[in-house]
Amino acid sequence: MSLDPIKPDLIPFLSSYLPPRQHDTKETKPFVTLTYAQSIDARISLGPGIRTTISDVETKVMTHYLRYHHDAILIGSGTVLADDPGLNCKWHRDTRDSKMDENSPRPVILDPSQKWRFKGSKMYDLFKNGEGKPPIVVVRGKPRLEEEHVKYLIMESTQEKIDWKILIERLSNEFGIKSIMVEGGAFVINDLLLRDDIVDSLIVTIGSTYLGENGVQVSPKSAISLMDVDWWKGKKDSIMVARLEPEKN
Ligand SMILES: NC(=O)c1ccc[n+]([C@@H]2O[C@H](COP(=O)([O-])OP(=O)(O)OC[C@H]3O[C@@H](n4cnc5c(N)ncnc54)[C@H](O)[C@@H]3O)[C@@H](O)[C@H]2O)c1
Ligand SMILES: Nc1nc(=O)c(N)c(NC[C@H](O)[C@H](O)[C@H](O)COP(=O)(O)O)[nH]1
Repeated sequence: MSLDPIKPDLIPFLSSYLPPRQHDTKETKPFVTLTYAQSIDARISLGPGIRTTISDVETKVMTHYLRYHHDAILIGSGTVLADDPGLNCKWHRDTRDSKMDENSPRPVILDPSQKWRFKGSKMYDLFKNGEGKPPIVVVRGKPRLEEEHVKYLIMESTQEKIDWKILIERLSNEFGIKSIMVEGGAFVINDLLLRDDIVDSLIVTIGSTYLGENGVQVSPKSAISLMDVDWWKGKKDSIMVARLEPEKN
């Protein structure tokens, strides 16, 4: 698939929601962007395990533009198993800057019980063709199988859920990752919508479609408020950018 050019007005619209250039910040915590595409009825796919296209061509190119601006792209095991995503970046500024592997973020796959295999995946084919980077797989305990080219980040935890704070700190300290784009799926998004201490910006595509009650829903456990909200209107989709309002104690 080749990408359409990005709509020129999307560039200024997104600019203050992107990670700052590294020399412009003293911040040590990696910048985290939470981004996904949903239907009008807040579904991100037709059902568990069903890869569903929501974004139109105009907003699909935005995803690649966002990937270009982040060091890493993080997804959960539900998404990697359902979608077999490539997670590379097809967008570039000009012909001097068109090496897809260099432009692509490092995939980070949350797969605590190691259900996914890199070999045989779309990500693997892209890496082999010089069009993407190999992944970091986050596992709980020593990996049962160590695949070639994969880096394993072992989170020894007695808790069911991996601690986001520790995870992003380790991605920064051990892999030099200073910006992370989180692309889903629902479990990860619903969890992170409650974490104003982790998420720096929220970028949501709203597609002009209803996916119905069997769809995988995005809805955090409790109500949250957004601030610094702005909207972009395209032909078929709209995009909302925002920040999570800090929780009042
Ligand atoms: N429209 C979109 O933007 C979009 C984006 C991504 C995925 N999707 C869709 O979402 C669906 C998958 O969503 P989902 O909720 O099933 O899966 P998910 O991708 O959120 O993965 C959930 C799994 O990730 C792991 N995980 C996540 N957070 C963890 C934590 N803190 N600690 C430990 N493990 C953790 C666990 O194994 C968990 O079962 C698919 O249908 C996919 O097509 C849509
Ligand atoms: N922005 C966006 N619009 C969509 O309509 C959709 N289905 C996703 N879903 C995100 C999920 O992570 C997908 O698996 C990857 O977007 C696929 O990535 P590739 O194109 O294979 O690189 N994201």
